[in-house]
This record gives sequence, C-alpha cells and structure tokens, in this order.
Amino acid sequence: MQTFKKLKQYYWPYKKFFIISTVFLFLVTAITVIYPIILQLTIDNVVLNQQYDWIVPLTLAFFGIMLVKAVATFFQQYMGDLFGINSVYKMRKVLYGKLQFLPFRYYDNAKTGDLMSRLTADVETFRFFLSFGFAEIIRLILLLTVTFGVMFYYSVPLTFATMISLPFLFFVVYKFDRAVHPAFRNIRRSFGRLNTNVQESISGINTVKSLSREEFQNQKFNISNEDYKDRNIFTSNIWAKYFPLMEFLGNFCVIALLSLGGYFVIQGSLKPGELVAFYSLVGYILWPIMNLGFTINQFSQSKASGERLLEILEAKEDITDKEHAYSPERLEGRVEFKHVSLRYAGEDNLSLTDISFEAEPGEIIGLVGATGSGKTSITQLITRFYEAESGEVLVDGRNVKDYSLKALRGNIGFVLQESFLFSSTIKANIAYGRPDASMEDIIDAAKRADAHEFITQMPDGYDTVLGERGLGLSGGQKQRIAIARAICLDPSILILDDATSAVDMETEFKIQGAMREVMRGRTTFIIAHRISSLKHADKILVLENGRIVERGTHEELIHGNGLYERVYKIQFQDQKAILQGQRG
Ligand SMILES: Nc1ncnc2c1ncn2[C@@H]1O[C@H](COP(=O)(O)OP(=O)(O)OP(=O)(O)O)[C@@H](O)[C@H]1O
Repeated sequence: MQTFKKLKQYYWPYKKFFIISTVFLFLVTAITVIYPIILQLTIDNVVLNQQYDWIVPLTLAFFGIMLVKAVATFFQQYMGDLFGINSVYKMRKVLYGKLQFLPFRYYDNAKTGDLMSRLTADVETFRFFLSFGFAEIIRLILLLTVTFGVMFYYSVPLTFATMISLPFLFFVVYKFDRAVHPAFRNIRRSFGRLNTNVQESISGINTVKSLSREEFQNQKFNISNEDYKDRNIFTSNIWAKYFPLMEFLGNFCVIALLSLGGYFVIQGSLKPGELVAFYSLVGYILWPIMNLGFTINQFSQSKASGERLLEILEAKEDITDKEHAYSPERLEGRVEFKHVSLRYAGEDNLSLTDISFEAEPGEIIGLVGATGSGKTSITQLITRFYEAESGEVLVDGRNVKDYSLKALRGNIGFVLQESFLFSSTIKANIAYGRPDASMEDIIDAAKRADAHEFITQMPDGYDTVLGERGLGLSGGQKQRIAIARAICLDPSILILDDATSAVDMETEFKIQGAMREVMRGRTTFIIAHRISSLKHADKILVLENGRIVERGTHEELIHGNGLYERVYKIQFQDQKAILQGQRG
C-alpha cells in the first residue's frame, strides 16, 4: 500500500471522478441484486398465484430498472476512466519533466528501452488498475456483502451450504494466482528484452549494416521473439488448465445447491421462486470469485509498475540551481580549474586527478591524450554535467555551482563527434539552443558554418524535415548543421569534442573553415586525436590517466621529449607515408 500512498498526489486530485464512479457502482451493484428479487416475486407471487394482471407493471418496472442500470453503468465506467486517464496524464507529464532534469549520472545506468517501457507500459498498467481494478475490488466486496445478505434472507441453510463450497473455489483461485503471477512477470521481462532488441537494432542500424550483422541481429531477435512466444504459451496453458477446473467447481456448486434447494422446495421450506433467485445470486458471486485471481494479479502488477515509476520520480536531482543562482545574460568565457578531481558514481578510481589550468577569454585550449585519459570529463565539468569531487571549477572567476544551469549551459556550445539531430526541420535543428532566433540569424549561422549552400539546394530548403538522427544527410552535412547550431547559440565558450573525427579528411578540410569561423572570439576547447587540428591552440594540455602530464604550445611540445612529441612523430610519419604513397 506504501506505493499507492506515495503516488497519491497524482491520482487523488481527481478523487471527484473516483467518488462519482463509486456511487454509481453502488447503484449498479444494488440493481444487479434486484433482478433475482423481481424474478422471485414474479414466480412466487404472480405466476404461482395466477395474478397475471401484475405481469405488465412488473415488466415495465423491470424495463425501468434496466434503463437506470444502463445509465448508471455508463457513469460508473466513464467516471472511472476519467479518473485513470487524468491521473496518468499528470503522472506522465511529471515523469517526462523529471527525466529531462535528471543528471547524467542517472542516465549512465539507465537503459533507453527500460525507460521507454516505464513511461508507456508501466504507466498504462497503473491506469488500468485505477480505472478498472479499484472498481473491481470494490464491486466484489459489495456484491459478496449484498448477495449474501439477500441469500440469508431467503434461506439460511442453503446460504451456509454455499459458504461451505466456496473455500474450495478460493483454494483453486489461490493456486491459479500463484502459478500465473510469476508467469505474467516473466512475460513482462521477456517483452522488455524484445523491446530492447528492437530499439538497439534500429538505433544501431548503421553499425549493423556496415558490419553485415543483419543475420546475427535477426537471430538475436528470433531468440527473444521465441522466448516471448513460449512464455505466452506457457501462461495460456495455465489459464487453459485452471479455468475449466474453476468452472467445473463452480458448476458443481450450482448443481449441489440446486439438488439441496430442490429438496427444500419439495419439502416446502423454500418457494420455487426463491430457489430460482438463489440460483441467479450464486451465479453473480461465482464469476467475480473466479475473476479474483485476475484482479489480484492486476493489483500486484500495478503495484510493481507503481514501484518502477516511483524509482524515477524519487531519483535525486542533485545537480540543480541553488537559491538566488547567478544568471548573467552573457559570460566572458574565462575558465579556471583549481586542483580538480573527479570520480564517477560507483567507480573506485578517480577519472581526473588534481587538474589545474586557466583559459583566458577567446583562447583556444587543446586537449589531447589516449582514449579514456579524461578529455571529455574536463569539458563535462565546465557545463556541470557532473560535479567535481574536490577542487573548484570557475567560470569568469565564479564557481560553476553559483550559476543557474540555464545561464551557464546557454553560454556553452558543443559540437560533438556525432551531434544529435532531431527529426524536425533543419531550421528548428539550427535554432534548437535558441528557439527565439530569427530566420536571419538562422541563415547567417548556416552561412558561417558553410551549410547554407547545400541547405538551399534541398527541395524544401530550411523547412526540409530530417529523418531520425539526421538520416538523409551526409556526415559532413550533419556536422555543418551542428556547427550552425553552435554558432546560432552564440556561446562564449565552445567545446569541439572530436568534432571532425566522424568525417573523412576531405570533409574535415572543408569544414575547417567553418570551425575557425565558429571559434572566433570564443574560449574554445578542442578535443582532437589528430595533432594537426591543435597547431593553432594557445595552450595544449596533454592528459594521461586523468592527469595533466604536459602543457604548452604545439611548438614547445613537439620538442618536449614527452608523450606529445611521440604521438606527433607517429602521426607525422603516418602523414609522410601517406603522402609518399600518393606520390608513388
Ligand atoms: N559516465 C561515466 N561513468 C563512469 N566512468 C566514466 C564515465 N564517463 C567516463 N568515465 C571514465 O572516465 C575516464 C575518462 O573518460 P573520458 O570520456 O573523459 O576520456 P576521453 O579522454 O574523453 O576518452 P575518449 O578519447 O575515448 O573520448 C575513463 O576511464 C572512463 O571509463
């Protein structure tokens, strides 16, 4: 119940729908029990006493009651649905908002497929319970109470006989629930794996195709698909086995009661109409009892879903604005690291150790080092994607923690190895960081990124809608749109993280001009594997295992007898070999 209590803030604001639905549920249940009573009166008082002039008024009354029941059922269902739909609408909104603001640390351990299924399948399961499950439990309690009340009124011994047979039915329902619950849980898990499979192969379609692994992906999918099928068949088997058993037991109850009841009628202690009414009443309680396993199952599934939703809702947003955070329109772009160390959550070792450097506004800082040496981590501390374990990261002389995240990040532009393009227009993609940018600003940014020409050659120009992740554009074109996006933001600090490594040498040469344009007047951090991209940097920091092992300009470092010189020589010789190869 703890889960439902914690989630109360999402569904309780809509309690009026729930209450109205429950009131109508009372009415529907009461009317349901009136049927057999009318039947009994018709048989015993009208038919057996030959009072046939009562038939018409009774029929009309019956009709009226049916009409009332129809209207009541409509309100009960509709209001129940409104209760569920509105609650999860609110919940989905909060969940999505939460996901936007959760720190990177959260995403490091999260799986896309899993998060997607929480936001869709788990929310739906919860809604289903709010809309129908709740009502089903209340209906069962109401129906059992009222029905047994009426049954007692008609015949105490017959009611006791019914009660004796019920535990057998409850026992089978219990066994059924024990068997079917884990089976359902396995179906959910299997479905999650199936989803992850589909999501991964669609997201990684480039890798799949380029390595000709379509067959492998197919086989992998088939395994999950088969598992999902088998688990469904297994569950169907349980249903198929238990349902006839439950039905048999139910029917056995009815036959036993009819025999006993028939005996009472012959004896004269029960009227025929009362037996018929009794028979109908038993029918009313049998179905909800057989359904009980399903209802309990729904309850436990929605509880499990609620827990999965709470995991997101209660996740800590530890990187947030402090009170009265500093929120300047524009930064100058001075960056300073003072003895900064970083440890990622759950990691034993430091990823950055005692990093100190200064970057003046407008300077170009090169970051080099082997993969995993900590280059990207340094840039992620400037934007406060992660927080330093010790030391200080300062921007314009202030700790990054003092800034509002919006002001800080709004002044820092990123061009990544493969920048993400949304499936919307080119225009919207360029203006993504500055939605209020005018068309002139967008075109100007595209021109400076050397993208204007190819954009205008496309059929819809700036209104061309891109496929998912920019499908339909070449690597160089995508990168130029990403550069235009960074120019449009007009940031004071720019981070080029392996921005040219995804494109070939020729394209790199072509976009170098655009890169120089975007760097002008901004403090720029360039992460590059090719030393040739760092020649013009004002300072180069050479990293090894999270420490700065060398620093200086290109000219200083190529004679520094260190890692930089060694890498330079290897790359320089490579270049020479390539050139010689081309000449030969
Ligand atoms: N989110 C994370 N969680 C845990 N460890 C991480 C995370 N990101 C990076 N690391 C670890 O921190 C170290 C530095 O990684 P970083 O990405 O900064 O290196 P890099 O020099 O940019 O590498 P590359 O050139 O491959 O991009 C690595 O050992 C890496 O495994």
